[in-house]
Amino acid sequence: MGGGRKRGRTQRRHFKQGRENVWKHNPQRPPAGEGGEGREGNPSWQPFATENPAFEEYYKQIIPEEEWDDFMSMLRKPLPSTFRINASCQFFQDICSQLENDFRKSLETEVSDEHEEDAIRPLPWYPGNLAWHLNFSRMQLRRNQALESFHEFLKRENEVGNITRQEAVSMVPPLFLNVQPDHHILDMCAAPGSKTFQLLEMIHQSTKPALLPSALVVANDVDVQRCNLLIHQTKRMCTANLIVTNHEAQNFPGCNLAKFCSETCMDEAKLQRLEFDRVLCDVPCSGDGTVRKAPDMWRKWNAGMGNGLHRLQVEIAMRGMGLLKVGGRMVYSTCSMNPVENEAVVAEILRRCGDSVELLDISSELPELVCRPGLSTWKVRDRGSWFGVHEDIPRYRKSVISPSMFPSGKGSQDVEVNTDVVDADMKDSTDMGEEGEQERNTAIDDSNNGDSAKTEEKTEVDCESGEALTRYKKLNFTSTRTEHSDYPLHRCMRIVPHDQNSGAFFIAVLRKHSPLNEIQVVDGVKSEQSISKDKTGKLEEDLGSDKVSSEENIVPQQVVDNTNAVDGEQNGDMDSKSSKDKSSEDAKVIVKETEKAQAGTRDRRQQNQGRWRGVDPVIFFKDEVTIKSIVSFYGIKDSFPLEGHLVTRNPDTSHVKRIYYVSKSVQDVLELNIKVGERLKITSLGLKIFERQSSKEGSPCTFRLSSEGLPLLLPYITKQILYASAIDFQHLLQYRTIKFPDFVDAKFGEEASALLPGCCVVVLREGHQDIGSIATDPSAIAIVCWKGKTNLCVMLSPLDGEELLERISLRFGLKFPKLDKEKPNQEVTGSDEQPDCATEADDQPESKASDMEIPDAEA
Ligand SMILES: C[S@@+](CC[C@H](N)C(=O)[O-])C[C@H]1O[C@@H](n2cnc3c(N)ncnc32)[C@H](O)[C@@H]1O
Repeated sequence: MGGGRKRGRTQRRHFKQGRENVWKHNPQRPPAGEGGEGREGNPSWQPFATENPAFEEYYKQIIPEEEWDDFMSMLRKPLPSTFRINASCQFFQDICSQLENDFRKSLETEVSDEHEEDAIRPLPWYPGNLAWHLNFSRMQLRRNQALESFHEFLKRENEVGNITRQEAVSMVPPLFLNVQPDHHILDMCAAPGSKTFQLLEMIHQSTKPALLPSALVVANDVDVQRCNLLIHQTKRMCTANLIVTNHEAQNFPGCNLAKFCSETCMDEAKLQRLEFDRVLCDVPCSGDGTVRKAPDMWRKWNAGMGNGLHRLQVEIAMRGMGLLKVGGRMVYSTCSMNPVENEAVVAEILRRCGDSVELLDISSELPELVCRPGLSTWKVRDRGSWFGVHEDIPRYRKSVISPSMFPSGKGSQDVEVNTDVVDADMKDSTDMGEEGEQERNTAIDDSNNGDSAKTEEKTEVDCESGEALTRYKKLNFTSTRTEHSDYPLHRCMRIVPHDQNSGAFFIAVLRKHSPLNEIQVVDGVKSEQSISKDKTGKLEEDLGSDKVSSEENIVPQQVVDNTNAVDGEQNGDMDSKSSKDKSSEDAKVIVKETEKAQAGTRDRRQQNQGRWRGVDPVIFFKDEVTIKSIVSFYGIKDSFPLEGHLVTRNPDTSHVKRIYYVSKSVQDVLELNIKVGERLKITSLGLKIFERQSSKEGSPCTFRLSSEGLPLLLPYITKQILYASAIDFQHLLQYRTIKFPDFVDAKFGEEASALLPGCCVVVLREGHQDIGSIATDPSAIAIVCWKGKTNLCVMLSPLDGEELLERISLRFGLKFPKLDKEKPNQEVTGSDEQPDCATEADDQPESKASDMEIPDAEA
């Protein structure tokens, strides 16, 4: 069984619409360095201003003087395109060979940069030649006629999941996770999902076909819309090993059973709490390393953007550390160049975690990647001034500019809490716009923290204390003092644009050596709390994740209401298992209720709605009658594990539309989640494997196979399966509906007509001598069809069909005659024997308000 081996899955229109490309959508402001494209017909054309004095002043402190011109000139050039091949996809070898033997040569004459020899080339540092660099910008790809077929190739393969277009530097962090096929991985801030997809590739890549890896990826994002992008992006992978959740990463639930369960419900063999071998902490950041693809950054950038995100970044990273297993690795990354978002955060993690955590030296892990060591000294900029030590920060700004932003992390105690300032800064800085490829959330703060005169005036009015007013007038103050960090921050990795014609990125790899103790974590949290009062002056008791957070829906039901009792509970940041406090007693009450609910006494409302408003509950599908009818209709072998692996999102089993398959690793998490009262807000999971299908003719089985699930199931199907010659297979893909007598191979037509009415599988026989071995062959190509009274009809999206045709012809070197779509004697439009839905059905929600999935664009 292999996830990720499906031929493809259409990308959703929604996804594209969500991706703002600033270069593209500003015809009045074409990109610098693109030779004036976009000028036509627009006399008032102005290029993007690729200048920002505040940015320059800031980064002159960081970039060596002798490199400054190279740095700036590279930032002003559009970013070359890059993509990665999905090594777990069925056509992986075919795609590699097409790139090497076909495009690499045919594009030679189109080289656009005189310094580059190759039109396309593998990125030298990416293992296995899986990532490729194009010597063209996106704009050139779109406009250059000679590049048209290559551009089409990129678009199509990206849509079906065989490649992923992703910025080169953004591919780096997952590589440092050293992922193994049995790892449990948490991607804390995952949307839009390029790195999640990469992680899924890694876990499936090393798994044999017809086997699922034992790994698990939990991909989380706080933003519901961006979660949709994430779901859409990862759907292309067709994996049963993924759970998508929608939480604040800093409060990600630990689901610690000990806190929720009486001893009797503890089973040593089962998962006791959520913890991960690997954590990817690709936090929200200012995103100034993406300026080459998001040139609007030039206009928006100010120093306050990074300052405003620092605290959230620390909180998220600390939560990640808490959820990491001892011995595990966490990668902290940003696409910002700002040390306040980078080295300062890493130093604060080390400070809080003490000996429990080590910053790893990864300099030799990707030897071909050109990178710089992390900084050990930096200054903090606030409102036009440079500060080298926290002590120099004016009293009223100390609530905003925290000691942890400085290299030593040391601060003075005279903190005057101005909650309005704190809240505004945080709000503005996390008011994230989608920039460029939407890789990155950018913090936009035009009105606060900036370096402009306007800011100066505004804040003068805002400030109440006389001292504040006086101090504030001292703009352009520069501390003479500087600090050095005692931590080995040089082990962090900085990727700068002018080293290898890329964007900028920051990466730090941390290993957890021992459990975090309560003091380490709580001290850290307390120090944050001391300046993190809410508007009423009340301390936020948000120590973690097993609390009911503001994002949570309170379902009017006993089980959920009671969970408020654990609000102040210490969470999985601590690995201590002995927190026998009042909250754990309270939690036991909850668990009793939860157990009752499991035993069937669950309130009807919750059963229908689940814990989370707007999100369907995850229900194990146990309807034996339906399962038996599916197994018997398709002749599914006993060796295919079904029990506990099927889930739905509809509590009303008689109306289930789709059944999803989940791996054992996902199943374990789901069971834990139920035991702890559904703390995880799961927006998507599993691989759609069966789908309810009605047809006028009727079928003994009400569920058809889904294309995504077919590769997983294929080796286990013994009935309703046919083996077609290449020409008949091609005809099916091309005409989509063919009457039995019209197949070239008459025997095949007869076999088709002898099937039971309903869903069936057609496997391409080409290249196989022994039919019996085809289904277990990883290279087997099969499609889901519908057997009607007089014809066979393909149930595959047109895009997936086209892709398959292309792949078949290349793989087998078959010269298929170019046939008219309107071939005589063959019914092109659906006959009345077709099922109600003749292509891959859109994923409509089980209950309208809740499903997070988006319909296919092409279906
Ligand atoms: C840099 S982007 C992540 C990019 C992603 N890792 C990828 O490779 O496609 C940061 C993400 O963090 C999310 N985010 C912001 N604040 C968050 C929070 N408190 N908890 C979880 N996610 C958050 C944003 O919605 C955004 O999608």
